[in-house]
Amino acid sequence: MMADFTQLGSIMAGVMFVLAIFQQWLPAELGHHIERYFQRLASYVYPYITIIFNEYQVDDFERSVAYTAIERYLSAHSSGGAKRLKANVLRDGKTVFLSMDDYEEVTDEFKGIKIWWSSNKSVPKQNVLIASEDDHEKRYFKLTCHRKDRDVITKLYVHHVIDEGKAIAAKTRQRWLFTNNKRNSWSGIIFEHPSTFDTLAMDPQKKKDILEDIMTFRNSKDYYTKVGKSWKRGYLLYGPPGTGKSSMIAAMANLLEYDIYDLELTSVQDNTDLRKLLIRTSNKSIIVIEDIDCSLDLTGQRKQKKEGDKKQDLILKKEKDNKKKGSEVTLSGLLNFIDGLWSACGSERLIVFTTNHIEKLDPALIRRGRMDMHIELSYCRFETFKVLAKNYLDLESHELFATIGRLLEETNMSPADVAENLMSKSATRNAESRLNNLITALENRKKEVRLKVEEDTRNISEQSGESVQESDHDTSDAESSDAGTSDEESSYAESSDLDG
Ligand SMILES: Nc1ncnc2c1ncn2[C@@H]1O[C@H](COP(=O)(O)OP(=O)(O)OP(=O)(O)O)[C@@H](O)[C@H]1O
Ligand SMILES: [Mg+2]
Repeated sequence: MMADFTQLGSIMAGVMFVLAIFQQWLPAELGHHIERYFQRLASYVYPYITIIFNEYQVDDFERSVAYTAIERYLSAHSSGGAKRLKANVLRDGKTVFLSMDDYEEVTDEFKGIKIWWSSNKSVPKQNVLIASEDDHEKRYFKLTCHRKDRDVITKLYVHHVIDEGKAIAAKTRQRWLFTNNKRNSWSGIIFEHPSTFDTLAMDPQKKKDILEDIMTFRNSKDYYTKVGKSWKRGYLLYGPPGTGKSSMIAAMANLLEYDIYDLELTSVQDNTDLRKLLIRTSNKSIIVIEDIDCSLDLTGQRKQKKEGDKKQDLILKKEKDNKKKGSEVTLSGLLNFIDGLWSACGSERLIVFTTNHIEKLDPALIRRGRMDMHIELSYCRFETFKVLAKNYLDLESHELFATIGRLLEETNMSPADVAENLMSKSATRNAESRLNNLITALENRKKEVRLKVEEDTRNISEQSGESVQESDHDTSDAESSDAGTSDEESSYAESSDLDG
């Protein structure tokens, strides 16, 4: 069948070719008339239709999405039938997929209908003196099917091929972790962080809320269009060191299959460069600024501007000086980056800030709409510990859990430290000895904190000349509360879990 079809197709193509030559000598009107007549005649004899999918659309620099999807689909479904294959190596340099070579033909079947696919290219004319922009090799896929199946093919099959091809491409797609370099562009490596929402230890309800928020965002394209907002969402992750902020960003990227752009603000020269970097990010990505409080002196610039002319002048002068140096991004530049007009140039994007000190940030930077959800990652409590115990020890319960639960309520230890204590340096140590290891570490931490409080209290009372009686009273108070007694720890001890 394929042979008949090809022969017939070749004859028709030959006749069309001859006709094209003769048309040059005929008056245009007559030439078109003959061509129309011939095509009508051909449609009676030749019962097939063809659809062409070009690799590049006219005036388009990017490869056509449909062409790429068809390539992936055919490589997965039909390229076994092709005799000559092309090996395509993906950007990671490791993954290889095979697609049919030029002028190869394969068949496919859909709802009992046979479809012929061929891979072709149009070669530029050899004997032209002045080559035009269009004179280069143009590849295209040609789909051929019987005329009677036209509706099924155009309405169902083509969509089926493109959707499936995209799904195959998404499965094999490598994700990238980019960071900005001194040349003001992004350099990337393949992102292979193992963190997922399953391995992330935190309060289960809080985790559920975050997951719901992310999934709602992902599925809300139409909603964002309807309300006239660009399709992006901001998350502020805050909490002490080692509580899982970076791990959560990795988990988000793995869940959504997005690339990460880790923006090092201190290497960005000025607001213009910041904008350029933004424009060069792709859709389906997470733009991250870690430790936003340390990245720039962004604190209070806006607030100060409103206070009196003198101060405003000083600030303007400072900004001017900074501009001269060409090395400063300002708060307003960053705000524009997040939600100015340019920020709408892409879609399906998360912007994530992390900080250890939320109180240091300018409220304008983290207001809702910019940072839509504020997520606190805090010290390890029992619920968090249970996830770590499951991940690290494969344990869901143990008689030592109760002691650990009590100690975790009394002492602030980050999940990173708890995890470290659960990981044995010697492979022979069993789960129980690792739990005991953690208990010892927690008790030591508790003792250290108590000693530190006693020392601090002694120092304060010595300095202020307070009575020994008062000092004793303070110490006993501190002992009874026990947890979170250093400055940094106490600022996190009471704050609410999830604001967003
Ligand atoms: N909530 C958590 N769940 C699981 N593992 C965690 C968690 N928090 C910390 N860890 C472990 O500790 C390591 C350090 O955590 P991570 O880098 O995510 O902390 P961070 O909050 O970003 O700290 P920093 O503020 O110092 O950047 C991780 O590689 C992970 O193994
Ligand atoms: Mg971090």
